[in-house]
Amino acid sequence: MGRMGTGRKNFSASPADYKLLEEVGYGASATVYRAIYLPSNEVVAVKCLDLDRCNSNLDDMRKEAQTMSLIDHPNVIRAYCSFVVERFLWVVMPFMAEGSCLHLMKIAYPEGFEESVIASILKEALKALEYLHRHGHIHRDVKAGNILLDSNGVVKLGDFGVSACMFDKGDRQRSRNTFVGTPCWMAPEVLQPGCGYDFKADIWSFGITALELAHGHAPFSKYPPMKVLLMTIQNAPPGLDYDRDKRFSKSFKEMVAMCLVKDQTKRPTAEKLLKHSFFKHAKPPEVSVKSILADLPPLWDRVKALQLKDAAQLALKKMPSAEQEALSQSEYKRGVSAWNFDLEDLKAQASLVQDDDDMKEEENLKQLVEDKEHAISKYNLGKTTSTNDFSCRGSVGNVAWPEDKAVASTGEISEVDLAQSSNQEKFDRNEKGAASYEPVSLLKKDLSLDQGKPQVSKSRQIHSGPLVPSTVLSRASSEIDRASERSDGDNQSTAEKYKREVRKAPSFSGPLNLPNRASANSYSAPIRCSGGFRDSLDEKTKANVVQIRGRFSIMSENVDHVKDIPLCSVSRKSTQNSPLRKSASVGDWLVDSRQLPTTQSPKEAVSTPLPASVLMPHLQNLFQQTAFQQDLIMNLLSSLQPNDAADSLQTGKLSPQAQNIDNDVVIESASSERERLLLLKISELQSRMSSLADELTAAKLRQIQLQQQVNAANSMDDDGSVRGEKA
Ligand SMILES: Nc1ncnc2c1ncn2[C@@H]1O[C@H](COP(=O)(O)OP(=O)(O)OP(=O)(O)O)[C@@H](O)[C@H]1O
Repeated sequence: MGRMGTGRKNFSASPADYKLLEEVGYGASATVYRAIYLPSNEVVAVKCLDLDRCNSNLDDMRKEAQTMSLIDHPNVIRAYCSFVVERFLWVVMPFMAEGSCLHLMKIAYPEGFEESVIASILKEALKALEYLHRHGHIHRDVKAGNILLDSNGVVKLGDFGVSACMFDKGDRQRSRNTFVGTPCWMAPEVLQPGCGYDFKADIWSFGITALELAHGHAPFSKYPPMKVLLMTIQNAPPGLDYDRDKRFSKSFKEMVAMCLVKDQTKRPTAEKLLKHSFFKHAKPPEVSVKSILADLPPLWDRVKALQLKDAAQLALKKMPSAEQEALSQSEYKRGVSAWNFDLEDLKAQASLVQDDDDMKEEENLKQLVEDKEHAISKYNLGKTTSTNDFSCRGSVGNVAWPEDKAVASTGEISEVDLAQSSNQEKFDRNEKGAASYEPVSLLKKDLSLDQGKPQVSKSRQIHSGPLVPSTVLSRASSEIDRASERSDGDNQSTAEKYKREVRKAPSFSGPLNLPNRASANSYSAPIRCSGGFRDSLDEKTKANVVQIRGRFSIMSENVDHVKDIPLCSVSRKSTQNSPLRKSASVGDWLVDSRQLPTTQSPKEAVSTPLPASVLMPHLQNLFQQTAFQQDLIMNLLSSLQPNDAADSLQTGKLSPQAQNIDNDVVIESASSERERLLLLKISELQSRMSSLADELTAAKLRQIQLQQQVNAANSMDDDGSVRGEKA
């Protein structure tokens, strides 16, 4: 190990010569940093592999490092050099400013790329495979996460000779007894014990990667690892669907189908595949790939946003189980890279796997998590990274490390830490890939934010710099994210609208500005299914359900307090119609004054004659009240499902008036006590309304009588004056 690539760029094997900057990626066993090679001020990527998490020994790694030094192809990432720093292996390589295709999809193309882009990316990756196969290498980890993009559109296959060699000597010896991981990209022969596998395994993975780029996720990715494994072995190979994937060409579908043949001998070689018509017309990546990179924030901001997404996910999932999950995800990823599977173990575990139906509930939860994630992404990606974002790196000497490693194990920040932090530099971004620096002091309060995290001892920090192990929490969040990568793409149907919007918006912030599903459909939130919805509501919610139409409920706090219904919520239309007219919907329980015999007069009607000017406002008031109450009743009636009222009738709880309700309101059965009470209230109101109508009638009669009296008095006056005149 040490210097490699003689005759090309020279990089030293001294960690002091590298200044680690932002984290730009993370994998099963490694964290990748953007870094500056100080002697030449060149931007590079440094992958810090945690040797404790690898299954290989140093000898194996040394051999692989030599192999890596021989790699020389424009589409394969080669290591400039590698060296061990404590329990980490640092691998220095070219910095690919746009990161992996997986990250890009997660951030801006959750539904996958356009076919022309896919063709360009895949063609470059296939050239890399052809080169590797020609030189006797199997990549063994072909996937979107390992296809790296540069800002000028250059595509390179990464991770060759690093993680693969670290984890697997190629003999597929079993090194673990338990299957962990999701083998989405793995060829059936790799998953089956006793079958040999060769470079054709890469062709299968290549086909799966094609599907991944087309849909935004690998096939079967929503299933648990054990299930994926069995499905890969037992099911028909996945592919592009001729109906569902109409947007893709026949030639693309054919190419994928050629790769995903279970019989490895029938798969084409990379060389042959390159001649397929799908690749013949592929545009140069500098043209097509570059177009999808426009308007995106720098890679480190994207990674940060994804990490925040992880954090939100963790917070939602409650820590204890989340930590467990993170660890198990960590394990599965090791499994993925290791390609070590024991089918018997898998089958045993697969028997514990939930079936599709069981997973629906899980998917509902995932959807909720996604909704939150979108909101968080929207927030985080819509703004530029603050100074604090970059102040999270302390440094000792020339070696920098993340801030959370710079806090003493006691959780307190020592003077030394602060002194060290004064050397810290704030990263000032001019443009992607170009950097300038200015000193910035690290505030104590900033550091204190990390005090809750597991810490490492200071002595270790000084010696190991960035090589201190990631905290469980940070690793967990990264790894949970990887799990969510799979689930992200799975909710295609529910996220359809969101994804379409993402497509429409070339800008990075576009897709993230969309309202999340929960907020857009908040009424439907509590609804699980139309049948059992009501029962699923808590008592308080039930009490507020006014109307249930199909899958939607209309909630109102006001229904409980009829008198509190705001006037504006009541249609005033019927006020214009006389409430005393016969109403189609309330039957004939409202009395039209015109139908009343004018001879009928309440006792008090004539006892205290009042002037019309006094009586009229009172009468108008009564009219209004009645109209309002009528509207109210109509609202309540229309809010009842027909069967509710019928039930009330059957149970005899409706007043006689209510039983006269017009047949338009078909009544069947009330399903809850709450609704019965409501019906009772209605009947009370109806009674009240009836008596008000009586009062009104009486008042009208009285008015008429008064009018008659006034007329009589007037005529008497007239007679008197006439008589007077005559006299
Ligand atoms: N040279 C690079 N430039 C920019 N980003 C990189 C570079 N190498 C890797 N990355 C980013 O870091 C991520 C993790 O890197 P890598 O896949 O090599 O780690 P790993 O631990 O081997 O992961 P796994 O084993 O799960 O594939 C990549 O998906 C990519 O986003």
